[in-house]
Amino acid sequence: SIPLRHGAHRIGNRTDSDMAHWRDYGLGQFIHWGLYAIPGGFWHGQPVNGAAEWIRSSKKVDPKEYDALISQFNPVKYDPVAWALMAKNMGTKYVTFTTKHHDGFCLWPSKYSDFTIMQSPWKKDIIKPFVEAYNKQGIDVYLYFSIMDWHNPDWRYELKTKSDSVAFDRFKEFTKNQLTELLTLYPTTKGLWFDGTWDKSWKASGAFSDELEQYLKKLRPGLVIGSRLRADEKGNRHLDANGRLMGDYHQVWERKIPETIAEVKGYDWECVMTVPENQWGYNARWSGHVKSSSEIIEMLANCVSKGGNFVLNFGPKGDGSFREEEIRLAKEIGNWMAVNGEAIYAAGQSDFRKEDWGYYTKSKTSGKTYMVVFNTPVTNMLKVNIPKNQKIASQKLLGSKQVLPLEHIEGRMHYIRLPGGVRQQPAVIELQLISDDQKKELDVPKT
Ligand SMILES: Cc1ccc([C@@H]2N[C@@H](C)[C@@H](O)[C@H]2O)cc1
Repeated sequence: SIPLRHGAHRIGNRTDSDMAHWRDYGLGQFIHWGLYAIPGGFWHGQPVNGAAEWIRSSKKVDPKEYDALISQFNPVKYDPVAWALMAKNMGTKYVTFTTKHHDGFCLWPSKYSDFTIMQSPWKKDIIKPFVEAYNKQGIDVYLYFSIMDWHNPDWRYELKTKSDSVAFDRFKEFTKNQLTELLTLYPTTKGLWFDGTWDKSWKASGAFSDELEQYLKKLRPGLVIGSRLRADEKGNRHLDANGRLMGDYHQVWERKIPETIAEVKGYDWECVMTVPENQWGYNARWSGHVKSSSEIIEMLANCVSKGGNFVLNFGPKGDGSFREEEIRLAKEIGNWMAVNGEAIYAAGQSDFRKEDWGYYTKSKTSGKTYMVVFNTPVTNMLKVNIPKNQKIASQKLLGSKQVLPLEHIEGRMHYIRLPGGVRQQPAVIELQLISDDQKKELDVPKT
């Protein structure tokens, strides 16, 4: 392998309890909120193409005019307690919240910037009450931080000249200072979610990104940081020059889910997903396909069946309220999680072969296997191929506990019959398995 000073420092996944806790989340919430929520994808009354949180970079927008939005940021409907309750009722176990997006606007009172919540009419820290409210609901908080900062004059896309490097050195110091602030002001933060690290300037800063990660983990032992922060000294990201993951989990699954378990490559991973096709910040016009709760639950089950977490994004409006579609989705998902959560929480890949009707998950606590059924066959007969030397001791519908008929076909092939009727949301069947020899024991009449 290639000798690397700033490549991966660990081979294989983390084995500590903080990471085990991260693996068990199942369902998370992402929140994108900032100045971009005020225009909500429109500028001078016209819709602007692209993601709403990227509107400052549109040719139609004068960056100075965008930055002046700070004088309008006064979210009178911001209610972090209500936000946390909505997340709790949805079944959320962790939340990732934008402290600073690419536009550089800081939702916390940063001493290192003049473009923060303190220079807005709101004049109060947004993050602190948010962290407190979510933690109170038992939801862990992760902080999103964009390295790329369009507002900071020392930001560089590329280091072409000596003066670029001098400016970018100042920028790196500024970045380290802001991250220190975040971990100091909000000590219960469980992890940092980095973005805006794809440009050449950052790819040329592999050593710094490595030292920064080590510094942050020293400041907060156990901190969870994905593979989007680092570059190695050759400019590789996510995987170093030896093909080893840099970071605690694979952070490439943005608006996409691995097709096969092979694509997971054995890494820890999460998928972050938008409700509309590609809007993270509030957009007044959700054009294109908007996902239903069933679609979202299918994505959630899909991710868990492949050993990952699923994180759904919400984009509150400029005034701090949520749009109706998001409120309804949170409720519908929460209703399903209330009945079927054991198939999602502390669950992961099962040892069953995937079938067309949906996804298998396996609980790490109950040891039970779950069938999350999306595509009910016209026959209502679900094919189940039982792994070697295992037998199904019981098969029940979650919620109703109704025992379902099990029919042996041949060899390891069985059918489980789902009760008929139209379902609005996926059904979950709980399988209690026992090993063959255990079964023989059970079959032997007690002497
Ligand atoms: C090309 C591209 C760059 C940045 C993004 C950001 N990452 C997401 C998590 C959002 O923050 C989006 O603005 C999305 C696409």
